[in-house]
Amino acid sequence: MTVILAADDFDLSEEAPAKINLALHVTGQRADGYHLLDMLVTFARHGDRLGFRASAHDEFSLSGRFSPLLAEASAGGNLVLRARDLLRQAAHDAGFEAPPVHIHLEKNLPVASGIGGGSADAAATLRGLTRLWGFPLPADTATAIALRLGADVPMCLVSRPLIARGIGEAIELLPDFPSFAMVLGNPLVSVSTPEVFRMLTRKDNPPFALPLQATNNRMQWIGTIERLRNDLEPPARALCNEIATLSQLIESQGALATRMSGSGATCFGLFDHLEQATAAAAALHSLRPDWYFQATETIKGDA
Ligand SMILES: C[C@](O)(CO)[C@H](O)COP(=O)(O)OP(=O)(O)OC[C@H]1O[C@@H](n2ccc(N)nc2=O)[C@H](O)[C@@H]1O
Ligand SMILES: Nc1ncnc2c1ncn2[C@@H]1O[C@H](COP(=O)(O)OP(=O)(O)OP(=O)(O)O)[C@@H](O)[C@H]1O
Repeated sequence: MTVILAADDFDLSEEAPAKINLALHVTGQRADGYHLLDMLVTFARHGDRLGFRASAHDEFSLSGRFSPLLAEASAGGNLVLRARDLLRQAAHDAGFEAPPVHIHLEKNLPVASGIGGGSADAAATLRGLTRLWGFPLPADTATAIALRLGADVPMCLVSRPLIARGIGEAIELLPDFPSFAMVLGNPLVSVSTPEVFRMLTRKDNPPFALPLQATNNRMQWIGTIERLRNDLEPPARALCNEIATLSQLIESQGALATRMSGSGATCFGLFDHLEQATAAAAALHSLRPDWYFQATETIKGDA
């Protein structure tokens, strides 16, 4: 009999919340080709979950709706294992033990979907293993390891509302930022991040007009979000026809604001209350049962 594991079966568990780019302005490009971005980011209560326990040898197991896809998609190595290996090396370099571990990943988020699932998993691995190994990871080493894993990993380490600049490493927390009810939608077509960046025709768009307001008022923030953009949305729409339909469908459910996250194809709709978001997700699911819809709430700045 095959036993299906879940993160809760483990001694220690970590959430890997979905990252939502409420706005993303491409403001320039570095000499190494990476793009300079201004990002307004929050995190959903919905996400992947990871479990950790000491083991006689290193093990990795998967469960969850999107685990079959991940097994074939991450031929370059799962980000969870790359995070484990980099952290172990840093622990050894600092004279700490980093014994074998069994890591379990509950993959609830669609893969290559603009909500940073792999980055969230990598960040949760760094948080979980520092706890399991009792390794006091210095903040600058954590950021350096995170950036080696991906531009989104430093912000996923924080997993709180924030503004990120540079390629994602310059982080400013937003302690007043409110929670939003949200619907996430994805047409289950994966969109390649490098390809979306390559399709950009303009790389010197206006940055955020700062300061963004320090308020906990939801409607004021929605006004601000609507004045901002996701500069990756036009190239992603050109690569993936479904994004336009998805965005219209979410909007038609009465969302207060609708936009694509990251490099797509996931789009989000903001709602007043979780009940409205839940009803919208159910209606969307009956319209497109073959797509992914999830109602959730986002994490507050001072949570
Ligand atoms: C689009 C965002 O998701 C917004 O949060 C991120 O900027 C992308 O973060 P990520 O998925 O962690 O990206 P990485 O794995 O570091 O980069 C994937 C590829 O995207 C392109 N890339 C990524 C980030 C960035 N600021 N400029 C880029 O041009 C590069 O071609 C890079 O090789
Ligand atoms: N644990 C993981 N979860 C998801 N993808 C992973 C993981 N490990 C490796 N990958 C690889 O990373 C790629 C990007 O996956 P991810 O789901 O993080 O993309 P994304 O949501 O578009 O991220 P971003 O918003 O940061 O651009 C996938 O195509 C997959 O091959």
